[in-house]
Formats: sequence, structure tokens, C-alpha cells
Amino acid sequence: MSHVLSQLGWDEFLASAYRPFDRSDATAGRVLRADRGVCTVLDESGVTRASLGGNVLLKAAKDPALLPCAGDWVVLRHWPDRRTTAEAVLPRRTCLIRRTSDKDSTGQVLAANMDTVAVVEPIHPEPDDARIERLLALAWESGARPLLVLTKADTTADPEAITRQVAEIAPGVPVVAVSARLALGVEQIRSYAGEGHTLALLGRSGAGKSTLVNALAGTAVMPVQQIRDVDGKGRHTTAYRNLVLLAGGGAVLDTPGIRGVGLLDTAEGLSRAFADLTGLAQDCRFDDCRHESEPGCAVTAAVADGTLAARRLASWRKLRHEIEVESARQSARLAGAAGHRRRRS
Ligand SMILES: Nc1nc2c(ncn2[C@@H]2O[C@H](COP(=O)(O)OP(=O)(O)OP(=O)(O)O)[C@@H](O)[C@H]2O)c(=O)[nH]1
Ligand SMILES: [Zn+2]
Repeated sequence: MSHVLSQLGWDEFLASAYRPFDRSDATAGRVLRADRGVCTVLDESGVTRASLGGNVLLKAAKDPALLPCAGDWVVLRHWPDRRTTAEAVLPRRTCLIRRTSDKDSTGQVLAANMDTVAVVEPIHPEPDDARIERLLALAWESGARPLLVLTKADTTADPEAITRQVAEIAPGVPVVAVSARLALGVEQIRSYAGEGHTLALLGRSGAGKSTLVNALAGTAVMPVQQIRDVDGKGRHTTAYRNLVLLAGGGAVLDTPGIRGVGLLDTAEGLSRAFADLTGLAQDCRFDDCRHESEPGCAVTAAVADGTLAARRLASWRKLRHEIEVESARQSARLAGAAGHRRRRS
């Protein structure tokens, strides 16, 4: 397999997943960008545009999360008429999913096969704790290692103080303040995208993701939006996912600026993102304690004695409620589909 693919993380696991598809007109490649029905793929001979093969379309019709997305490893087939199709998506080791806004609550895959997910949040005007907690839950859920990046560190007098403060709501997660403008912290971020490793960036529009990708790549590969600095609110400009190969090997994956990120089935991600609370909960009298008004609740006791911030418990409740509503909606949808099948038969 070519050097460029091993720089992108091609390994024995992928090689054995690819083996059943191996034939003279097939190659393996990594998706740099996915558009509707077409993906841009890097394989050993360069960058190709591939349309989706029948099998991929068939699987995606049942579950849209199976559509190829940036970061996926795919099997390409090169046809005699010079067409190229993506015939299969190789198994994902990690993936970042968000609930789409449509009412049937299906998941949309934002990025696949990243080793680290960096939640990107600007230090200015002020990091949004609730958004950080929500995105970290999503990052944990992906199966990759989370990282928290506070951008625009040049816009505040004491970035270290803010970093220490924010670290309290990110237990077990490294927190790095960066300034793309001053090239501060960029090398530290680059260490998460070394040879064979992929770093995905997740954050709201205007958080500074594209600027960070450019700083890591050393060239302007992503369009950087001009935003109104007054309120720090960005417009949605990155309409595509993009995997960028870095000069020293490794890759960085930008996800579109996210507005309302829903959570999908993130009970596991939530408990890891709130490891402080989960740790306390082991001492609750009841295993299924909801940390409301149950007797012997170690979590509400910790809030009462100031060990745990009340805001933190409120945040956890809000996200847990969302997950419950979401899973109820999904069960209803599944029951509805089953009923529909019964009526037809
Ligand atoms: N002062 C300062 N401004 C920055 C820094 N990084 C990014 N910005 C500015 O923040 C704005 C938004 O940056 P982008 O990189 O486009 O943000 P994004 O997260 O990619 O946004 P989307 O493309 O909408 O997802 C731009 O005006 C940047 O110039 C930084 O380190 N310091
Ligand atoms: Zn409790």
C-alpha cells in the first residue's frame, strides 16, 4: 500500500477488511470530502471523484449513517469507461454522529475514523460551558479521544486562567489554548495529528476551525470567513467536510460549523463527559438514582457541600433529558415502522 495511505492511517485492520474486495480494478482510498452522491477520494494514484455504487446506495437507503463521509475508507472500482465508483465503506473504528434536524431522528455522520476529536471553542467573547459539555459528550461517544481547544487566545489578557477554569468542566480531557494569529499552541495541536493519526475539529460556526486547519497545514486550504467581531457570531460558511493531509503525515478533519447539535443515544458519552458526577453517583444509595430528591444521593449532597457545581448537575440533567426524549422518539419510530409492516402483510 502506498506511503500516502499509511500516513493517513492505513494499517493491518483495514488491509484485512479490504481483502475480500481486492481485485485488479479496485483500490482502497480515504474520503476527503463527501457531497450528495459523489465523494472525493485519495487513493494510491491521487485524488479521484467517485459516484456511489449500487451496494452503498442500497445500504444507505436503509440507514443514512452508512453513506460515506469524510474520513471513511472506501473501496473504489475503476471502470473501463473511466468512471469510478465507491463500492463499499470499510468498517469505521470511530465516528462522530449528530441527530439531523428532520423529524425522524436519524443520525448524520459528520466524520469517521479519527483518533482524536477536538472540541473547538473560542476563548472570546467567553467559552460557552453548556456547549462545551454537549460537544464533549458527542466527542466521547465517537470512540475517539477528546481534546478541548480554546481558540483566539490572543484576544484575552489571561488565557491560562480561562483554560484552568474550563478544565473543570472537562474531566479527563486535555485543554489547550491556541492562537492561530500568534502561532501559539499550534504545535501542541499538531502532535495530535502525527503520522497515521487523524484529528477532527468540532465546534460552532466561527469558532476558528478553518483558521486552525490553515495554521496546521501551513497554507490556506480552507476558506476563512470574515465575521463580525462585535458579537463573535459566525455565519455558516463551511458547507462541506474536509480531510486535509498534513505535510509531516497525519490529517485534520474539519466538520461544518454546527448550530444546534442534537445528541443521539449518548448515554455513554454523557457519563464520560460528566465523569466527576458519574464518580460521585457510585455512592448514591440507589443504583438508578436520578439525583433529584432521592434519599442518600451522593450527587445532591456534593452540590449542597459545594464539591460539585449546581450548574454542572443542571447541565447533566438537561442533556440526560434530551437523550431520554430522543430514545423515546426512536422507539416510537421503530414501533411505527413495525406496525406499518404488519398492516401491509
Ligand atoms: N484574533 C483571532 N481571531 C481568529 C483566530 N482564529 C480565527 N480567528 C477569526 O475568527 C473568525 C472565524 O474563523 P473561521 O476559522 O472561519 O471559523 P470556523 O470555525 O472555520 O467557521 P465555519 O467555517 O463557519 O465553520 C475569522 O474572522 C478568523 O479570522 C485567532 O487565533 N485569533
Ligand atoms: Zn444520586
